[in-house]
Amino acid sequence: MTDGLDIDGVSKRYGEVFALRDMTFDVRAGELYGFVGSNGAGKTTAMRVILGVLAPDVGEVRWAGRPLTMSTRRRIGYMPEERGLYPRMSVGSQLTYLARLHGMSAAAAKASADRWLERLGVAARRDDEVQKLSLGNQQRVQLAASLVHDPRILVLDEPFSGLDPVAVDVMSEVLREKAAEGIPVMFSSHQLDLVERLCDRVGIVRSGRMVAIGTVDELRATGARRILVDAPRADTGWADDLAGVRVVSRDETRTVVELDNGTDDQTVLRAALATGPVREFGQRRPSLTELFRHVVSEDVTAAEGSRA
Ligand SMILES: Nc1ncnc2c1ncn2[C@@H]1O[C@H](COP(=O)(O)OP(=O)(O)OP(=O)(O)O)[C@@H](O)[C@H]1O
Repeated sequence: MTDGLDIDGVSKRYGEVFALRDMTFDVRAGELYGFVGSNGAGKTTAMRVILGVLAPDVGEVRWAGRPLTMSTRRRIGYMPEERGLYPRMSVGSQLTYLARLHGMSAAAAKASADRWLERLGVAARRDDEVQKLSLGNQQRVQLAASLVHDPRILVLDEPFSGLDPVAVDVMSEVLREKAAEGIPVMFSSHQLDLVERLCDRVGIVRSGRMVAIGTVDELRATGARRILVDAPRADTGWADDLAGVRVVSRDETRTVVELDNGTDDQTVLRAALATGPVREFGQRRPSLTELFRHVVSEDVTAAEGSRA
């Protein structure tokens, strides 16, 4: 049994709104898992259930095969979306305090706080009040706060929002390192290019349900078949009347078409060749962003939660 995290059939309702509906997924030990979805899809709610600050109506969260308890929940490093630092406390005291709360000795807490401040590039701000730091630096401290007690699980709610590119790199490296130590690491983000680059697997949430799970490659392979054709002599509308073919985009000479199931791509190639030379003809797989748009727009009525 590995030390993975299982979210099993979790539902949570706020009055009329189903924030989570029978949500099931797992974050494996050593895996970097991207949790994506529209605003109001249920990501924060799911993370709060994992952390145990919110009880599910139905369902269970397990770690290493066993239901999470108060004591195992203390092994989670959590970065809340609303952030949670004490603005008037100094950066160093804050981290030491949090580590002590999680049961570390005074010396170990101080050493760990120093180590993380150094690692995250904010050691020079150790004695400053948190509120005097820029938002990006506060976020680095917030990440330090989720790591200072040496957690065995990491659950981070939008850790990358508002960070400059250097901070994004530091944050990415730390998350990769933690996953490489065998920890399940999940984070939510709207920055899909980052998710695409970083994550081993991705889960897409829509209206409280997990609607797609897989590696980025697996998810991209599930999208509709698209072909890019570069036919420099073709008229603008050359592909408009082909059966089973929809033009998705075109620039000067390049056209991207989407094929219905059962449409032979050679039909498109023949039509392109009939216009003159073809410089490029090949499959174009959707980016995670395109895929996401497709998946979340399948049910446009459910942009936020879903009603009973
Ligand atoms: N305390 C609450 N009381 C009532 N409804 C809530 C509460 N918290 C969340 N909701 C509703 O539950 C649904 C899920 O919200 P949640 O914050 O989990 O979404 P999210 O995916 O984290 O969104 P975002 O990307 O905007 O942060 C939404 O419809 C939201 O309005």
